[in-house]
Amino acid sequence: MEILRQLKRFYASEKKFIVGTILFLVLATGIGLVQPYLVSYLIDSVIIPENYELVAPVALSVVGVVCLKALNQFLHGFCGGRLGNRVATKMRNTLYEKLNTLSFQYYDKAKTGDLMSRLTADLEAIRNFIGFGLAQLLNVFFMVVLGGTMMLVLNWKLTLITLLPVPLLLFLAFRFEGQIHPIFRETRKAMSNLTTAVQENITGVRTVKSYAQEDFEVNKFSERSEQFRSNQIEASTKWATFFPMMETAANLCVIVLFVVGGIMVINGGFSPGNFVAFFSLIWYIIGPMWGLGFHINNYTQFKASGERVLTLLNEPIHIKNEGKALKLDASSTKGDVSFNDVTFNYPDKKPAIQNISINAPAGTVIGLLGPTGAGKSTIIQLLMRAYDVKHGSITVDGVNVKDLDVQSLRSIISPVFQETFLFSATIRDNIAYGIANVTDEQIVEAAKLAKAHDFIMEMPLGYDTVVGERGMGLSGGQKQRIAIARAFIKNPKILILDDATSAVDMETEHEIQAGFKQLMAGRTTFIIAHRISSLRFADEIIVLDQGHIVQRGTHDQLVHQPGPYRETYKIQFADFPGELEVAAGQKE
Ligand SMILES: Nc1ncnc2c1ncn2[C@@H]1O[C@H](COP(=O)(O)OP(=O)(O)OP(=O)(O)O)[C@@H](O)[C@H]1O
Repeated sequence: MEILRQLKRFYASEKKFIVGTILFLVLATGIGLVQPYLVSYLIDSVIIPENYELVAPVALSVVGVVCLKALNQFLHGFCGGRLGNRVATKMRNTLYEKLNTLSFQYYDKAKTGDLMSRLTADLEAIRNFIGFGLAQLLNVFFMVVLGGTMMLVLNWKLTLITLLPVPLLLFLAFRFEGQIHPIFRETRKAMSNLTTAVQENITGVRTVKSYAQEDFEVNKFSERSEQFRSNQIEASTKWATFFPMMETAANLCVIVLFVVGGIMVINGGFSPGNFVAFFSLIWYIIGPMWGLGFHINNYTQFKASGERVLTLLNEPIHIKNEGKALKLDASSTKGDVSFNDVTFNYPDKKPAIQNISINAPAGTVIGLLGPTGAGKSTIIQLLMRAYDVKHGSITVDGVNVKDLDVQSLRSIISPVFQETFLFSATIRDNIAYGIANVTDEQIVEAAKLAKAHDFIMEMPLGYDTVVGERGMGLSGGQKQRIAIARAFIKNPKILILDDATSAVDMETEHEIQAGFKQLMAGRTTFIIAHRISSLRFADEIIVLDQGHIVQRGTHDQLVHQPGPYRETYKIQFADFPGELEVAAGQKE
């Protein structure tokens, strides 16, 4: 019930449907209890005394009772359906919102398949229980109390004797729930492992195929499928073991009633009509207990799913606005960026960058160079506040990024990453992503600057071409050019080019860089590149190694100093002196 309490905010506003679904079910049950009385009356007051003229009115009463019961059952279903769906929709939207507010740190470890199964299978279990299971569980108590009272009124001694096996039934039902809950929890986990395998396989299908790992993937899936199967089998074995035991315990009540009640009727201490009514009423008690297994199953699934959904909902948000966060006004922001003695490490890892100080006045270009893993991307991630620094500070226009409204900070930054993500949408929508009221002219202009216009126009549908998931159907270089056009459209104060031209050939890189010059004008720019030609014109080039700044200065200064920059320069240009000239030409 703790889970139910924690989920209260999702159903608290649905009081009328909660009351409706419970009330109509209870009414249906209550009306159903009239039936045994009518049967008892039919036998004792109509059939035995041969008052056949009463048959029609009694039969009509039965029809009335049945119709009324059906109406209440319909209303119970109506309210339950509304309730379950409204709660599930609210939860689905809240979960999705939560997924969007969770920080980069969460996604470093998150599994897509697992998250998908929380938003689908788990929500379904919650919808079922809140919509119907809860009302049915409460109805069990109602049936037992009302049915029991009626039996006690008819014959309290017979009632007590008949219900002797009930504690055994209850014991079995609770034992069943205790044993099946962990199995359901494991089943849910196994299900999410399965979805993760499918999702990863589809996302990484090119890698799988290029490495001819289809068999390996199929085996991996089979193992997970096997785990799911064995969890399901374990659950059905428990089910198969406990249900006959519960059925036997329930039938013990019937046997006791037949023996003791039968003797009482023979001895004249109990009327045949009351005996038949008693027989119907006993099912009002043992029936729900019998069904208790099903309801418990429903509840247990809900509990396991609720736990998983709540874990996600309670996940801490690492990056959020603190106190009165300052909203940056894009029009008045200059774009001065400063890193002041920044040290940062990812959770449970050694520092990725140490004692980094960078001063980038508005409009300057900072180049970041260094071997893989040196910490270049980390510097950029920290500027975007993907993570918070552990030591030192980062400021934009003199304000610590921690004091800035996260969304407004990110709205003035435009990153172009090494890997471009394109949505399953038209090229037009991909370029205009996140920006309202963009004209077609602006989109074309941005695409031209990013050298994307020509290849877009070669496609049959031009800007209306829908690119597949993750931009399939486009080459790496084409995707990158769309991402660059996206950055142009955003008109940022701070531009980040994280290996942005890595996927295009040198000639296109030179062409794009001409566009970059226009894009960079008046914006603070951080360029991460492995090619010196991409950042040689920067106002300051920072050379990193293992998280430390090992060299800094302009290209002309660095190229004349012994050190990693000159070594890289020599390697990259020794064989292609012509390239150097072309690159140098970009500066003018
Ligand atoms: N999300 C992350 N979680 C944990 N560790 C990370 C994460 N991202 C980077 N690292 C680690 O931090 C260090 C710096 O990585 P970073 O990506 O900043 O290097 P880089 O210079 O940009 O490399 P590359 O040129 O290959 O992109 C590396 O040791 C890397 O393993």
